[in-house]
Amino acid sequence: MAREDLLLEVNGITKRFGGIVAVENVSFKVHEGEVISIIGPNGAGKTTVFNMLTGVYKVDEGTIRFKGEEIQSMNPRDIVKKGISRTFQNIRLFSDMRVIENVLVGAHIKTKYDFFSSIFRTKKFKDEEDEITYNALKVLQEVGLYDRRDDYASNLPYGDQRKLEIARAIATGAKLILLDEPAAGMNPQESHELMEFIRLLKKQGYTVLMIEHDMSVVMNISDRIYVIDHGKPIAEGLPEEIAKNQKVIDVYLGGSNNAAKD
Ligand SMILES: Nc1ncnc2c1ncn2[C@@H]1O[C@H](COP(=O)(O)OP(=O)(O)OP(=O)(O)O)[C@@H](O)[C@H]1O
Repeated sequence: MAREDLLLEVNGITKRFGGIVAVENVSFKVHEGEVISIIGPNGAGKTTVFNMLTGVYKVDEGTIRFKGEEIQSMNPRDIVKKGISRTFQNIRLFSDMRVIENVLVGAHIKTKYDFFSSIFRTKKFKDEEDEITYNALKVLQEVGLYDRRDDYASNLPYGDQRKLEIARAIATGAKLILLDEPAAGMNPQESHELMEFIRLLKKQGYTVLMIEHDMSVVMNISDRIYVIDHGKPIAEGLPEEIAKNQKVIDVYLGGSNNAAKD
């Protein structure tokens, strides 16, 4: 029987690019409040999975259910509105905009006012804008960037820029946050702070699905881990199970996949 707190259920998704099968028959589940990691060597298909979850790529086969509803045919904007938001491998902030403005960009996906209201700045428009600004500031408070709200994004330290990206994802109202290599380019101190930050998100009720190469981050904060290699699922389990799984060790140690880098 399905657990009531099942948030995301991915069933047998496959994606082909011409002759390349980037992802083949991958299935996994995410429950509310979990931190789940997807790992695998370079080119394993992890980002392709994220692109299918967020509607950037259409699945060739399989289903993706979010809160019980099939979303694999929806467009990216509707998927964000349903409650799934993401960050990217390379930070994608508006660097010449202020911190608060970057968060507002995420928050605006929720606006309900029409074109007329925005042109004539009706009361409905102003009320909604006030509410959005209030919520954006609340998100900045949640992630610890409130005091830097008026700084330009480019002036933030690297770790805070990652946080700001996550803040923008949260400001959409999403409860499932997909993080694509959040620790990429971080030094050990920044990675440590990131782990604390992800634990904080979990405490605040967010669910996190993460692609990550930094094994100390993965092993320290994941509730469960899924491993894929050459597009196929090869293992799943608790961090301590994955750490001693022979198939996983072989893929990371022996592969022709540039795995040493990971
Ligand atoms: N748009 C695309 N067109 C053609 N091939 C693609 C496309 N996107 C991904 N691929 C291929 O699909 C495979 C999986 O790529 P993907 O980027 O999902 O791997 P990854 O696990 O995220 O890798 P990394 O850890 O290096 O980011 C690779 O062989 C890649 O070249």
